Amino acid sequence: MTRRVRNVDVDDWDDGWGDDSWGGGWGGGWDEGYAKPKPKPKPKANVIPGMAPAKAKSSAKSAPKAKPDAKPKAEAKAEAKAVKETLEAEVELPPEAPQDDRPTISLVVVGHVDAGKSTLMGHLLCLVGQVSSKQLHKFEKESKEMGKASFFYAWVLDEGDDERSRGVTIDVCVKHFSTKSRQFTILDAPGHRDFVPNMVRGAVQADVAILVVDVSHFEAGFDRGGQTKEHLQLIRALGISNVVVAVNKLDTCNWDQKVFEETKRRVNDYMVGPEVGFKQSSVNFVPLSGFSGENMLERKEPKLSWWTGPTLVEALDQLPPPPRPSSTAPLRLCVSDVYRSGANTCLSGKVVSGTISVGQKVVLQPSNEQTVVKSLQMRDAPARSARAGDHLDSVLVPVEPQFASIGGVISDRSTVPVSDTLQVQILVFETEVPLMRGAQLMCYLHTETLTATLVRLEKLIVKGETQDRRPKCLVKGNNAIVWLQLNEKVCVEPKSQSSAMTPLSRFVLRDRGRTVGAGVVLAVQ
Ligand SMILES: Nc1nc2c(ncn2[C@@H]2O[C@H](COP(=O)(O)OP(=O)(O)OP(=O)(O)O)[C@@H](O)[C@H]2O)c(=O)[nH]1
Repeated sequence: MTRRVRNVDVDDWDDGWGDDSWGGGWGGGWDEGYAKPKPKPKPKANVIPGMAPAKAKSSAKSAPKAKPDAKPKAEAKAEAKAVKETLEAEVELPPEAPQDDRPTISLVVVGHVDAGKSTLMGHLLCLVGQVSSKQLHKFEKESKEMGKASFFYAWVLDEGDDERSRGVTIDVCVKHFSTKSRQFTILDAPGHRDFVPNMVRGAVQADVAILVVDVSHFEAGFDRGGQTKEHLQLIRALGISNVVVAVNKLDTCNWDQKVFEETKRRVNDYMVGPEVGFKQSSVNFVPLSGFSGENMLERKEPKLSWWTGPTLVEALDQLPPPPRPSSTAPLRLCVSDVYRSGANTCLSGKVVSGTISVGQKVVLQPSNEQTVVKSLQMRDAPARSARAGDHLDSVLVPVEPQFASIGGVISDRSTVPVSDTLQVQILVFETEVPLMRGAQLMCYLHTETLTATLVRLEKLIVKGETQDRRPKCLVKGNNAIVWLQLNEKVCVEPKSQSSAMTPLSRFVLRDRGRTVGAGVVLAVQ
């Protein structure tokens, strides 16, 4: 990990955050690689763009007598004024938006490859008015020209050239829509086994999942080799407890109720069974066709008259609001994307706790770069602030992109630990070989992809009781406390330190393309 040292005026940062702002907590303070506080005075006109201009000015005023190389007073004053004006102009405060108190829910869409995830979500966005008929017509025409006519709804979400020509989702696509009493962010995840890491990146940002099951190829997706079970294990391990199961492509079996019931029985048995353990009350099934749109917003098909339950939109609208940390909790925005925007950097991701506002001083971790939020974009519109649960399309900050990273965190004065040595509790899934000390695995920790070495097997946990004897190896079903050494330092929040379970404490381990375990971080070194 690259850490940059930057010459920053600490006094400006202390302003408004109190004296102890940087001292406490994990990795907080002016830690390694970061400039130590220097005595006054030293405000440089061009440090920390976006800093409160009044302070910069007063610091400049309180500077001691001119050093030999100092600028003449008038010139320094003019420079400070110019900086103040630039900074004021830089923070983009949009007009106050009407308050929307509908709970926000991030929804990951998972399921075996070609189950119809993108088609279902693309069609849903059309039905709720998020896609214009002009746009849809364009997709229809272009997909036909490419010989992929049946994918035109999927094109609403599959925006990459590769995705469109291959007819598969590769990366997670983020879109928004609202129902009567909920606001949703959709994370459309890929189903192909080669892209499971991308699916995990979508799932870690989600509160709830839609599992899409294709009745026309049920066995291929459900039994060994299919992704349905693996996706269910993953979302459960990543902390998702509510699932809407879309039993899809019912048009291909003439809306046969028996097919629906049998599919429901098989999937439900697995979901509430010992391997994944969802609560029965948190699993809902909806029969539908993502392509024809039947039972998504409305039920029109006479052959589906046997169904008296909700439509997909009704089922989504009835989802319980996810629990959120208190509004006074520290800011944690998990970064899922980073890109340059002129002289600034744009980050996107989900606020998992606290609030973020335009003009707020924040820290980009793990680089520990301090900056100011210039603008926010949420649900395709400028925003003044965002709270826990909101997914931000863009947080614009006036720093170079190398200070930000996917898998990083935007924090406030109370930062998260940054570590490469983790004590974790893992549950072992399927493994070809027992996991022993020295095993090298892929580790997916929120949006980070890392390699992890199993450096110490500490204890087995049997029926909730920690055993004294240290295990020699771990096999399927074992629940154990172990130490992982990562290939680089990452932002991580041990379970004990966060008021709620955040994505910063959950991880998944994979080996040779298979998920071998998942767990939660207990402590860091
Ligand atoms: N008959 C029928 N076909 C459908 C339905 N939903 C999707 N399909 C077709 O299934 C194929 C795959 O659809 P996609 O939406 O790309 O599937 P996906 O699950 O998003 O695929 P990946 O993201 O690549 O895993 C396309 O040809 C769709 O037209 C449906 O309800 N009925």
